[in-house]
Parts: sequence; structure tokens; C-alpha cells
Amino acid sequence: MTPATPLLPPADWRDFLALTKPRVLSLVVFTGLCGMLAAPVAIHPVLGFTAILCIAMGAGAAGTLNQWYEADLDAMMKRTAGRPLPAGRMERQSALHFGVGLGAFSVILMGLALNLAAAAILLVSILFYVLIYTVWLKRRTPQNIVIGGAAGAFPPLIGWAAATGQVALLPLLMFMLVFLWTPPHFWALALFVKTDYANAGVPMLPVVAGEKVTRRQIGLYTIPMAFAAVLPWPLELTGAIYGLSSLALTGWFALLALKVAARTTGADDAMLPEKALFKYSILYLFVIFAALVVDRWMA
Ligand code: HEM
Ligand SMILES: CC(C)=CCC/C(C)=C/CC/C(C)=C/COP(=O)(O)OP(=O)(O)O
Repeated sequence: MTPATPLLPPADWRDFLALTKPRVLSLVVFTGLCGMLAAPVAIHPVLGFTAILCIAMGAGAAGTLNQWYEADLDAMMKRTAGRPLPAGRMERQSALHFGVGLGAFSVILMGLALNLAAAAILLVSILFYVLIYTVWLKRRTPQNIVIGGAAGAFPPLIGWAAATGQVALLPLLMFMLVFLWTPPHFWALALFVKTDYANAGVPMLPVVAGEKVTRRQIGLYTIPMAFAAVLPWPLELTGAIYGLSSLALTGWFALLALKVAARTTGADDAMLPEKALFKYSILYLFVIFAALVVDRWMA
């Protein structure tokens, strides 16, 4: 008979917070907030706050269920081995209950306090990240983040839908921007943490197809991403504040991406341009979404 595994003491609140991936969540929630503020309808502040809370809880639940499912993978990578589950600071059951409870609560609250459209898109994004990306694609194909990345692109649509009850062309372009931004964002990072993914057997593009292909793909995805970013101005969905900001911000993104795409590296390369592109990708999304809101509010 195998001895029963001793139960761990109750986890600290900080471990529950870590399950929600709070740093990634900050940008996910910000894009949701901007989607809501860019909508042509003024939402009551209490309802607006509730909607943002629901997006945060839904995304946190998705991050939690992702970590519940892939604790084995996380244990194999330096970057993730210290998370609450692989580090053995929490029972798997606690993470599962927390994730399912928080996710269900976020969708129900969104449906009751806001509207069904916003609740439905929130539910789709949670299921997309957990089932399509984490369970189905991540361990199977190097296209995992291209398709699965759609999950992280939904928040602007959710924010807009929370305010208006509908979707429209502008939030769809915001969705496309985040969707097409995700591959360069992630592959820039994957180039410099390649060995981590290789050790864990995750088929990320640089591991499976090599550096050269990954660099080319970063360059290729940047082209439609740039179109999605600047299109709202010529379509007269925004004014010049957003138009000029998006041109400048996206121009800089394209330059960094081009630099990464054109490079070949040796064994002891410090990967500085790749690190710069990854860091800038995060700043880029924060600032371009902020510019969109400023533009719509000044109009
Ligand atoms: C499938 C798509 C994506 C993948 C695979 C991915 C992967 C990663 C990874 C591995 C990191 C490294 C650091 C960490 O673990 O915190 C990271 C950082 C980050 N990602 Fe992504 N990401 C994706 C999509 C997104 C989306 C949609 C957003 C927000 C809109 C986002 C926002 C961020 C932010 C803000 C950071 C920096 C976190 C920090 O400072 O530690 N990511 N991403
Ligand atoms: C509104 C809503 C429900 C959004 C949820 C989508 C969400 C949290 C998107 C962010 C994507 C993300 C953190 C990918 C990390 O990939 P990974 O899980 O492979 O990273 P890891 O190796 O750090 O675990």
C-alpha cells in the first residue's frame, strides 16, 4: 500500500494571487478597460468597475486553471518552477476549486450586472485559453499561440460589449491588433528562453522550426499587425491623435521586429534585440490602447 500523501497546510493568499498571473493580467485588464472607455456609450461607474472586475476575475481564473493543468510542465522550466503548484506550496484541489469558482462567479456576475453579450464573450475567452490553448494546442503544435492567443485578444471586445451590449468594427480591430501582436510578443521571448521550452518538451516555434523561421515569422506577423493598428484612422473610427500615435508607436515596433527578423546569432549571443522587442511589445500595447481612449474622449 502506498502511504497517503500528507496534506499541505492552507495556502497563503499570495499564492492564490500568483495563480492569477497578476502581471500579465494587468495588460489584459487594461485592454478591456480601454475597450469599454472607447465605446460611444457612457457606462455608470459602478457598472463599469464591476465589468472590469469580472474581466480580471475571468482572466485570473483562466490563468489559475492553466497552472492547475500544467503544473508538470511548469516544474520543468526555470521561469515557472517557483509557482505555487510545482513548488508544492498548494494542493492541486485548492487551485482547481479556486479557478472554477472564480471563473463561474465572473461570468455569472457579468451576465447579471452587465449583459449577456459581455458574459458570453468572457466565458468563450476563459474556455479558449484553458481548453483550446492549454489543454489542446500548447503541447501539440508550434502554432499553439497563434490560435490560442485569441483568448488574450477578447478583453477589448468584452469591455465594449459591457458598455453597449454589442460588438462593432472598432473593438473587432482592437481584437485583431492584440491577436496579431501576440506572435511577435511571444516568439521574441521564446527566442531567448528556447532551452527552457526544449527541456520541457513544449513544441514552441524556435524549438521545432528553428531560430531562422521564428525570426521570419516575427517579421511576417508584424505586417498585418501594423495594418490592424493604424486602420482605425483611415476608417474614421478615430482622429489624428490616435492615427499619428499609432503610426509612431507601430513604426518603432516594426523597426525592432525588422532588426530581430534580419539577425543571425552565435552561441554566446546576449539576444539584446529580442529582449528589447519583447519589452517594447508590452509598452506598445499599453500606450497604443491609451492613445485610442484619449483620442475618442477628445473627439
Ligand atoms: C498565447 C499567448 C501568449 C503567450 C504564450 C504569452 C507568454 C508570455 C510569457 C511566457 C511571458 C513571460 C513572463 C511571465 O511568465 O510572466 C509573458 C509576459 C507578459 N505578457 Fe504575454 N503571452 C501571451 C499573450 C499575452 C497577452 C494577450 C497579453 C496582454 C494583452 C500579454 C501580456 C504580457 C505581459 C504584460 C507580460 C509581462 C509580465 C511581467 O512583467 O512579468 N501576453 N507573456
Ligand atoms: C479575459 C480572459 C479570460 C483572458 C484570458 C487569457 C489570458 C490570461 C491571456 C494571456 C495569455 C498568456 C498569459 C499566455 C501565457 O502563456 P502560457 O500559459 O503558455 O505561459 P506560461 O508558460 O507562463 O504558463
